[in-house]
Amino acid sequence: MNIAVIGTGYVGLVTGVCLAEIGHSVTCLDIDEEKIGLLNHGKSPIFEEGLEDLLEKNLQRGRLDFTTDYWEGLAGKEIIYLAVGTPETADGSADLTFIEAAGRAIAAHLKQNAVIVTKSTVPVGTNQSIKRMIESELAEPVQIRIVSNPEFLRQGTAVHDTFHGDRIVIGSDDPAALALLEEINRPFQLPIVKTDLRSAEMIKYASNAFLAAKISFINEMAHLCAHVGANVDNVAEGMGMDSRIGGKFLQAGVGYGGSCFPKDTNALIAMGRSYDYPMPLLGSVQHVNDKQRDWLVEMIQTRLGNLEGKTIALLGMTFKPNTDDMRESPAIRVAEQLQAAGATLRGYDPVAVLRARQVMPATVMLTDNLQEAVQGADCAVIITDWKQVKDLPLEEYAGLLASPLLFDGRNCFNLKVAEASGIEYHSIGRPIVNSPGTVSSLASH
Ligand SMILES: NC(=O)C1=CN([C@@H]2O[C@H](COP(=O)(O)OP(=O)(O)OC[C@H]3O[C@@H](n4cnc5c(N)ncnc54)[C@H](O)[C@@H]3O)[C@@H](O)[C@H]2O)C=CC1
Ligand SMILES: O=C(O)[C@H]1O[C@H](OP(=O)(O)OP(=O)(O)OC[C@H]2O[C@@H](n3ccc(=O)[nH]c3=O)[C@H](O)[C@@H]2O)[C@H](O)[C@@H](O)[C@@H]1O
Repeated sequence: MNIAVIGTGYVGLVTGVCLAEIGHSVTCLDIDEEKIGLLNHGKSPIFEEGLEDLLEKNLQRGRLDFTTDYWEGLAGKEIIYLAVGTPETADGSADLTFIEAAGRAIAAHLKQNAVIVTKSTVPVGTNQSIKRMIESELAEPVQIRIVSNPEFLRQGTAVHDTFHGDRIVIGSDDPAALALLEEINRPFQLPIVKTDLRSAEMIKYASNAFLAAKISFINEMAHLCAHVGANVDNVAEGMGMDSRIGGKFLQAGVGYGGSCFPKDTNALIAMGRSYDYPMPLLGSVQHVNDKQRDWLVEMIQTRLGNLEGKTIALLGMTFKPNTDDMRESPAIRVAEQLQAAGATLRGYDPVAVLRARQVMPATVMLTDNLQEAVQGADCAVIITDWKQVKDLPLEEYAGLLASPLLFDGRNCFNLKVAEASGIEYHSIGRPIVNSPGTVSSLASH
């Protein structure tokens, strides 16, 4: 089928490339000329495993092309995916400026009947209002149908998730449009949930909010574990074996970040507010998450005291491994707080040094060399569970640091391994290992 994808960010680009891979003819359109320039040369502007290979392959097959021109992008396209950003406004609600601008551009350039498929995460009711807006501004008398097709991919595993996701959700109040979307997606061979427009919009927000709640739940348990001497990882494992609970998204740590959980929980709360329902559960989920960053900083301050004159290595800048995305990364707040307390900071990240430079405090020295960041520092603090960070033996950390002290915001290391290495090891919701002046016994952990 002939498909246009508007927006070539994390979602639009992956969608366009994967739709080409399953056999469709796809034009991706973006207003960012630099991105389109790179893409036309087979270069991905984002770090996403497997994406560049599929991009090059489908460019060569002639199934995929990129443009900044709406006339060219929409010519002959019967299906138009919308994948522009829906960031947060000052009051927490979703900013629909980009969606509206893309909708207006579609109305002005469309010459044939088309099905609009919204991939962007949008508040309930948005698809209906976008359809009305486009219809009221159409330059030609053509017919518009609309489908909500929310995206569930995770950054870092986006291509894998597209081909191996748990489900594809398509929502529309138009049976013909639903049938068409089912046909487009059939080659993915994934379960397809067909529903109405509003329920599809809601499924996306409810899913992200539930995952965020799972993370905050285990982080709240981690606090209590730290007080009572339990190990939150053991607790999560024991809980997760109950199939009603499930073991995924129970990894305690410095809290969730990224472009979606923070903004989507806010947008859901804003939606609730507009109906006079304050969504108290979600407010608590956010509160617990904010406190995780503070908790890590407090741990460091409690152990080191005055941070003036101390050098701290922050390991991992991105909000999770295998992405170069810095949006809402816990590293930003941790760095700001440590710096305000007087510490000198070095930041390590294997892929995101350039992006981190744009958002981290200016005085943080940034490097993609792990050893260089750790060498001679008074302690190291793991923010992102990059493979490189997990693979460096604790003995090496101990040897590189001025004093062998490691704070782990992602619980990357086994406690017995930490004990054997001799490093003083603080993690989230687990007993401190090799703490000075205490005899460590990890037999039960
Ligand atoms: N990043 C992720 O992992 C996921 C994101 N989502 C949702 O998907 C949507 C897109 O997110 P991302 O891909 O992360 O955003 P992004 O910010 O990476 O990309 C958005 C792209 O849209 C382009 N754009 C903006 N206005 C445009 C216009 N009028 N015409 C053409 N292009 C335009 C921008 O230049 C940019 O390249 C959001 O609603 C987000 O909540 C959903 C699931 C996963
Ligand atoms: O709507 C979106 O944008 C996407 O948001 C998340 O995907 P993503 O933000 O890419 O990454 P996740 O793997 O979900 O991680 C989000 C954050 O939670 C943290 N996390 C995750 C899992 C966990 O157990 N503990 C934990 O702290 C991660 O470190 C990261 O900071 C969802 O997992 C996707 O399904 C969804 O499509």
